[in-house]
Amino acid sequence: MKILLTRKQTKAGNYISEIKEADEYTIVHEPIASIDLMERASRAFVSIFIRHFPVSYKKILVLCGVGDNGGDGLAIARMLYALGYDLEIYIINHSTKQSANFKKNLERLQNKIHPVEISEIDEIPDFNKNDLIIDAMLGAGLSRPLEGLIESTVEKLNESEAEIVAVDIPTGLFADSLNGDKDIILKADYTITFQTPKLAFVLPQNGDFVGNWEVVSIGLHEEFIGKLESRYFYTDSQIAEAFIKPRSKFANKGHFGHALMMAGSYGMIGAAVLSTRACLRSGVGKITVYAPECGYAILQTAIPEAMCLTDANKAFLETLPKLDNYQAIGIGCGIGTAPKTAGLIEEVLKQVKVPIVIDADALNIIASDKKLLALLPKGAVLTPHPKEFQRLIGKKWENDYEKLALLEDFAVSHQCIVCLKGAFTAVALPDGTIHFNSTGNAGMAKGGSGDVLTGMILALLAQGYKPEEAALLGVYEHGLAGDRAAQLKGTTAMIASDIIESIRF
Ligand SMILES: NC(=O)C1=CN([C@@H]2O[C@H](COP(=O)(O)OP(=O)(O)OC[C@H]3O[C@@H](n4cnc5c(N)ncnc54)[C@H](OP(=O)(O)O)[C@@H]3O)[C@@H](O)[C@H]2O)[C@@H](O)CC1
Ligand SMILES: Nc1ncnc2c1ncn2[C@@H]1O[C@H](COP(=O)(O)OP(=O)(O)O)[C@@H](O)[C@H]1O
Ligand SMILES: [K+]
Repeated sequence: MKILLTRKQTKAGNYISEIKEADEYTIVHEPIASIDLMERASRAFVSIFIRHFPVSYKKILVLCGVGDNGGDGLAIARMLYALGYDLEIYIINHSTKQSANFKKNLERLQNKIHPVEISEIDEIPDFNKNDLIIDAMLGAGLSRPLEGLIESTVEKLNESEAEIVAVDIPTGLFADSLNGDKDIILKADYTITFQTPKLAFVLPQNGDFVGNWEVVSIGLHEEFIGKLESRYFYTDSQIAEAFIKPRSKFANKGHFGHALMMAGSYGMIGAAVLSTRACLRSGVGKITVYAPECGYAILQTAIPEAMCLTDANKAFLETLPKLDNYQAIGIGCGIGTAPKTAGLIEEVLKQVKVPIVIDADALNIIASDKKLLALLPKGAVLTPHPKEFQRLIGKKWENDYEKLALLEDFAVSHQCIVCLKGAFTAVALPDGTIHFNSTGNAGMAKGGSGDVLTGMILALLAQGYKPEEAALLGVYEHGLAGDRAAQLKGTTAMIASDIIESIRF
């Protein structure tokens, strides 16, 4: 799914809102009146809301601004009232310019509910933990940091223990550009957003404001959205599953490639076990794991399905094996950073002729020597976590928007694929697009989860998936397996081996 922007710079240097454009195009070409589109959006919000919050749950306070986000709030309040919800409406008079749709929805209340108008700071009500707040103050139209009445309302909400559900975007959060350090932004527990995820929602720095979020379709014109030139995407099930190649009835193991996994060192043979097992669970025909000698008995016992080749060195990898017989290579999990291992990495980068996935200490070794960076093969898949990526680029970022710019820059200038891991792992492609992953959970924030990902991507590369596809699909399926593992074990208890056991293609 595309991530539409509220603030996109055109080639001429002006700013446009893709969301507004899609909105206006839909109004003209469906055609549908603007007020009816708002009605549809509000109904879509309500359909999700009632699944989470039953009628008798809590007293609801609907806080409305006077733009279209406020118009949504009024329509949502009318719909919930008709369903029997106990609610009050507050209108925060932050501006004298009420939008046309806001006015129309005010009329549609027909004196059934009487909104309370808030025009002064001392009129802001007290909020407490038994209140459920629907935040319809400001959404995509935020044009500057909060100030005055609306800022005070948000401050008071943030200090309260009230539960908060935001309509479209939490008030005060810019949808796709940087907020200032001192900006006051509403801390929502839940956000139901229209049509497309917002870029701000997938960035760690905004996690406290957006809470859990969900996208609801409001039927904006798909053909128009399809034509928009986007830089940011969200890998959902539809996109990921389209990559999966079915296995032919008459297939034999030769059709699915022979992978080489170079992994492990003394004390870190577990990383080799995890990555190799994950590779096997992801459809590879054959795998050979290349490990230092200390790993031999462990690997042969733990993974009878894998072949094992050992380096003469007992404790770490030192000598390059023959690379000729493999369709793809994985390198890095648990290999350590011994100087002799660094020599091996250099040789791999010079000699490799097949797709490669590079992880962990292999990335740290590359980061420590700029001449290795220059040897990165085009189309290589790199899987750094944020610290490893910082080492690769040799600098820290000030904020997540700068991080995205650096990520894009790295993938374009090295013509490689970078999977920057974390919640909503960002996969940057050589064409400069960034694809955020939709699966995964905090139970995966544990040692070994990354090794599983490397094994999965290696399996896909060996089977002939293009590096872009292997990265996007591997990251998606890894997160999905993590979600299944969390269902079985819970996020606290689950471990990397559970992710492997939950891989299901
Ligand atoms: N296509 C879609 O997705 C659809 C979107 N829909 C809905 O429309 C919403 C967008 O509505 P919108 O454009 O009217 O903007 P909105 O968020 O109400 O804010 C505008 C108001 O805020 C004001 N204002 C701005 N900054 C401020 C500040 N710092 N402090 C104080 N005031 C500030 C600004 O005032 P001004 O700048 O003129 O002074 C103006 O009055 C969107 O989020 C969704 O809910 C659906 O109904 C239908 C389909
Ligand atoms: N909060 C989270 N939500 C979703 N996925 C996560 C979260 N934290 C970590 N992960 C995933 O778990 C994996 C952790 O990888 P990594 O940091 O390399 O761990 P390790 O090196 O210990 O194996 C990554 O794929 C990452 O995307
Ligand atoms: K809002």
